[in-house]
Amino acid sequence: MHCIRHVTEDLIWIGGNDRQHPLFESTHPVPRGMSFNSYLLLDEKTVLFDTVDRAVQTQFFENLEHVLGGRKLDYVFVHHMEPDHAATLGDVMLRHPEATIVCNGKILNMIRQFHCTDPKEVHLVNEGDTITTGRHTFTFVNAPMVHWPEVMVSYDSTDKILFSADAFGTFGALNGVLFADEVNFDRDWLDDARRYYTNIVGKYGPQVQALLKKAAGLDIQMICPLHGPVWRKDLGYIVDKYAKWAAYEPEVQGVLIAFASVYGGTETAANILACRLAELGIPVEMYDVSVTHYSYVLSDAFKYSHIVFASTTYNNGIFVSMENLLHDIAHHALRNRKVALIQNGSWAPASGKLMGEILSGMKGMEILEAPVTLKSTLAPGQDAELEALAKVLAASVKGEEIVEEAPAPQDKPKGFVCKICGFVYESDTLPDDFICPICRRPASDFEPLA
Ligand SMILES: Cc1cc2nc3c(=O)[nH]c(=O)nc-3n(C[C@H](O)[C@H](O)[C@H](O)COP(=O)(O)O)c2cc1C
Repeated sequence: MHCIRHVTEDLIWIGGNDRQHPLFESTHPVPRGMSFNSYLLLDEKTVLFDTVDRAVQTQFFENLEHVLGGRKLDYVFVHHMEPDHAATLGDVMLRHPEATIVCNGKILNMIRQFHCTDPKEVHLVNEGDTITTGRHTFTFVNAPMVHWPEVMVSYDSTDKILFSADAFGTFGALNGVLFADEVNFDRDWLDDARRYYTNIVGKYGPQVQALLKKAAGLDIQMICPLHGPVWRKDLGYIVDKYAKWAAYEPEVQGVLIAFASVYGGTETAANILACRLAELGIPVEMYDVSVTHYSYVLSDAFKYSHIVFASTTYNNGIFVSMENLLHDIAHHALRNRKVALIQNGSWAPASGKLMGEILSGMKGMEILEAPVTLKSTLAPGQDAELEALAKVLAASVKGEEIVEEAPAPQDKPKGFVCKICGFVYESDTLPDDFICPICRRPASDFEPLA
């Protein structure tokens, strides 16, 4: 049985939702499921916009054949060859050999690689080329590395729709919803949209900015992505988020604390730091990185302006879950964050230095302070170091100058030191006949303490 929704009168969503696979791309947990969007246009010519993942192929083909209603499939616009969109393209070509595949040269190469066949009919398009299907005219725009090199998007200048491939996508099954304005996106979807962007496309900020620049020249009234809801209202909201994410600009001035701890010593320090920050009015998010999947922590590393990494030392290295996280953050090219470190070790704490080395290979990562070092647990009085770190972080979050408290004036030590052996005679005066009890030198070999 078909399960479809109309995007417009002649454009129909014919994708599917998967809630069975716990991981997207064998990596990212998707507890809210995943949608694989495909659209069919019924113009004078029929146009299929991408296909779907194998997970939802049965539903997709029922939808496709139902909406075609016996009509010939004229065109398949292939925007992106990743198998979550193109796995069923081979089957579409077998069922509809009459369809012309519309794509660029890089996409054609990948069709050959993935499907070991050449489409019967291909129409290659370059940047700016157009195709008219009757009432609608489409323009093709290349979007390399958003998120693979072959990606292109298409723009329907008739209904002002951008078919945006992976851009503006999100994790999460649609649950009957089609449009972002049918849900409370900011409350219920934004976190997954950010996690999708940062983990899937986050590395390619400059390329996303290039696409946003091209898109800015178009009158876009609707965005049809390949995952997640369609945008037909308040497009500025999601475009602004993308502009921020692509520029690696934080959304929240606050502190993300990511810690790895075996016995709890590092965790206690992280908790104390969080308390001091909260008391100073600073927004704090906190994760045990051994428990929370790194995709969530990476996402919040993009969200927050300041990050504290706290890790136990493990075999002269960084604890494994923290090391993985830091490499993942580095691979996603996050930049321009202010960072502080807490290291722990029972005999030779080394995780601080090593975490710093990974961070130093990243652009614009500023380490605010020398690492706070714990030897197994916080030593008595060491909570003062965490309080001081909280003050430094809070001042930085608020953009304030740290005012160093002037050290309390100390009484000058009174006494005389032997220039020969260093013996100190504590008194306001030194008797003329004084003899050093250590080296037996006279008072003339003494000088006042500095
Ligand atoms: C397998 C293993 C390897 C460790 N390797 C080191 C090490 O190389 N250097 C060190 O100083 N401590 C090492 N430690 C000790 C921990 O770093 C230390 O006990 C630390 O205080 C644990 O912090 P936590 O309470 O936050 O887990 C190791 C601990 C374990 C379990």
